[in-house]
Amino acid sequence: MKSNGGKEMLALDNVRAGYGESVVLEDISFTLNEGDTLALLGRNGVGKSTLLLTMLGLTQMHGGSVRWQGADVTRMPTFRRAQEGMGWVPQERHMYPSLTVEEHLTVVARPGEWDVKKVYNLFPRLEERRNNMGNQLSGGEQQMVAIARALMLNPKMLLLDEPMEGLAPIIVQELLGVIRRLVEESGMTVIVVEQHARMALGLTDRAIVLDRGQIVHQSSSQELLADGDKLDRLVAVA
Ligand SMILES: Nc1ncnc2c1ncn2[C@@H]1O[C@H](COP(=O)(O)OP(=O)(O)OP(=O)(O)O)[C@@H](O)[C@H]1O
Repeated sequence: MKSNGGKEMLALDNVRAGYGESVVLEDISFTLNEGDTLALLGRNGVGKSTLLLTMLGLTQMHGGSVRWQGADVTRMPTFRRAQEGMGWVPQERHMYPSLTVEEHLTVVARPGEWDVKKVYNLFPRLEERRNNMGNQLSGGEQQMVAIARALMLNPKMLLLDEPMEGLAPIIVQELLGVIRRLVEESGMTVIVVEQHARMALGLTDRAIVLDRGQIVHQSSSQELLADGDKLDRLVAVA
């Protein structure tokens, strides 16, 4: 399958994982190289978020391994994976009502290319709102803060879990533009989990579709986008 040909960033090999005794993911294997962008698709409850959590070390591993930048991290705790460059924007946006937009960004900042100035350049709306408190922001602005905050940690990979969820169409368009710029200009490895499959495919190079915890389709995003019937069969609500 097509990849950007950069060095290997993330590799999952026959991963089985879940919560406690219960196994949600079975036999998951794929590799992402530097700069690869992946749409992770599938119906509700098939294991997409669980797969992101597994990369981050937040699930119970029942088999297989996770490699990050060439090193086996299967048993590495989550905070170390974050320090090593795994960035995560969870589905819940976790705003602090008593912090301003700018404080949300500066409290987590780590040295690197991404600083407040660069983040404001990507999200001009956040610069306008820099002194607003977390509880004075719209859902779309909160999602922008959530992404901006992850960037302030200067990650090498960004995991976005349903970034468009619950947002008004006009905000979705704005956010989509920002994520597209991020993907195209930063060269970062990005995984987007989305219910809006076509939107995610339009942003990414590669696609993986999960069903009941297993990979049922892998191709380029373009190929899946071009086969509307197949896409609907794979991801449409049954
Ligand atoms: N903390 C948890 N403990 C136990 N089971 C869980 C937990 N979180 C999720 N599950 C189960 O794991 C399975 C996969 O859920 P997951 O949230 O990964 O799916 P998803 O594809 O991300 O769905 P959605 O689009 O609804 O977020 C589901 O059966 C769900 O009930």
